[in-house]
Amino acid sequence: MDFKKSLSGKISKSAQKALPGRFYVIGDIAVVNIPSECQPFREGIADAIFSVRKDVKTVLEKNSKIFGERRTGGFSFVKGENRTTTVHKEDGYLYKIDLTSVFFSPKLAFERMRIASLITPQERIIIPFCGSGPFAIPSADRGEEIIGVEKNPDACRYFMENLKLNGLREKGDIICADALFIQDIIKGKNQFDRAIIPTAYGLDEALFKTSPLVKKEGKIHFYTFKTKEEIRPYSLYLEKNDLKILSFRRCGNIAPGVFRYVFDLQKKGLTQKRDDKKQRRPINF
Ligand SMILES: C[S@@+](CC[C@H](N)C(=O)[O-])C[C@H]1O[C@@H](n2cnc3c(N)ncnc32)[C@H](O)[C@@H]1O
Repeated sequence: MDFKKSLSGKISKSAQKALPGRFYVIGDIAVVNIPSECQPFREGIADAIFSVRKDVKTVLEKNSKIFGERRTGGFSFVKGENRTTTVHKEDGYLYKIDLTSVFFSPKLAFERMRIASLITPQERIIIPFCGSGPFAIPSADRGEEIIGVEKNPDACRYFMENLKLNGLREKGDIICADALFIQDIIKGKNQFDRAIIPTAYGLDEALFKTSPLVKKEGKIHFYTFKTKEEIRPYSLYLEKNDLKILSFRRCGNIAPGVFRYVFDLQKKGLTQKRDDKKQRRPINF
């Protein structure tokens, strides 16, 4: 049953109108936006959520958009068990996270499964901006080895805990550092078969810091935030800089007119460069 409908007659008409129709759930924590008109009815709203989602133990109000380097939001407790830590299950994998100190978005679940499905058993994979590990854990399960790079020490701690929680400790490791200095930290070029780069907002330079670590003809999945108009010139820029675009797709809305895109790229090898001179492949935008 719709949680909003179940509040009908229990909260004022203006509150009913202002309340968003949706909340999201991470593990057993539900997160809901509660506009000012709805504040007097916080507990009732939580009860409505509990009544439609029996697995939810805690209701938190989201009271700020995600901000800062860690990309976490502000939350306040509404009802249930007073905690912000939970264990989330996605595609059979478990993720322990504290919502207040580590970024986590269930909206990227499809992308994580899509990328994992491309990984073959002998691959070594580098994952800058890895957070608590939602791209890394399925990759570690399918590939040979993964290395994460993450600046937030809390996320690094959860990353290690999540490797253990999923029985993958021996297949992965994390370097707690600034991903923009990745070449100072990981010595040796052309060593990874694949890079997954869920770039933090505004840090697109991470692509060209990471790409030298990937083998020629290796794959790179690069997440970036762009307007629709920026995509064509950016695609041409990538192609001019030794990266072949295999595909790209929109995978989220961030702000009005700004979207999350993922580019599936291949680092050009000598054969590709020769082919390129003969015949340039048109890109369909
Ligand atoms: C958009 S989140 C993605 C996290 C994770 N990949 C996921 O999907 O849940 C970006 C992550 O990059 C981290 N971060 C931000 N700036 C960084 C930097 N300069 N070097 C390394 N990590 C950084 C943040 O702490 C955050 O965990």
